[in-house]
Amino acid sequence: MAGIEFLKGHGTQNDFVLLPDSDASLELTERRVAALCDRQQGLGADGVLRVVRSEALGLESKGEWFMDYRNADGSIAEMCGNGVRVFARYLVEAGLETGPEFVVGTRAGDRPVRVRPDASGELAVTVHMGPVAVTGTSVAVVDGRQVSGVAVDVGNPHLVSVLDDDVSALDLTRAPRYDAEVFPQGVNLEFVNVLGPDALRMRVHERGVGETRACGTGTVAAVAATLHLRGDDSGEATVDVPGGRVAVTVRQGASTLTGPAVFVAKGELDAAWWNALDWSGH
Ligand SMILES: N[C@@H](CCC[C@H](N)C(=O)O)C(=O)O
Repeated sequence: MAGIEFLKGHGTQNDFVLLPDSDASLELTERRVAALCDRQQGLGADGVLRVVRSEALGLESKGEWFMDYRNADGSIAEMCGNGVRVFARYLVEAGLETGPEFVVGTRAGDRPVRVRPDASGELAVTVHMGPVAVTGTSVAVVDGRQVSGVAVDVGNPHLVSVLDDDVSALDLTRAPRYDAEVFPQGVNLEFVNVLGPDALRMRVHERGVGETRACGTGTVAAVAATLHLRGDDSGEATVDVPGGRVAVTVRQGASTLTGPAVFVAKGELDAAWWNALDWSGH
């Protein structure tokens, strides 16, 4: 068996291994995903983006290409905002989409994207992230204290806690706790400082990954939650995360996320290594 093609990229340092697999022939098990994402034994990443034709999976989508996203622990998630940007750039650079506007299929639904240079000439991707719903409130325990949060659905679940003290100082090496009765499928936890009317700072502990340097759906959830707390349902903000900055708009029934998408490497996985991981492990 020939080696398996891969690319490595990131969106605001939320990093991914891309696996081009147009006809869905790869057997992508939890074990293989976790091994690929392992930073010592594998390539290292926060998640895997399998690039597959919607048709090959029998999916109804306006998008020819489907982003099959997996978290670093091998679990499947509905949506990844930073991942979609990297995925979209890949489609254009590989000549699979002519761009600049097209649709990407995801488990959370179709996501229209636009790939184009920003004001500084760097390539940026805007993703229409769909509707954002504030679904209630809950609590998290982080760094030894309980904080309240706003639950937000961006296709995947989030709990956003707005804090007065600088979130840069939080210890996120231990997973924050949350109410599993409210979030039976787990939750992504965002900790946010309001820096100004249109500016936030955010850190995140992602479901199925741990602390990451950015989370696109999390930044949309953070903007929606802070708008909600001030009685608004529409607005826009920049969100600073450890890996950079993104721009978010939230409107009734719609939202957008704009930010960079970067490639750092491409190559081939060693077939013997991949095949040795062949027992299903789900
Ligand atoms: N990093 C992502 C979110 C990935 C999925 C998340 N960990 C989940 O399980 O819901 C993003 O950029 O949105």
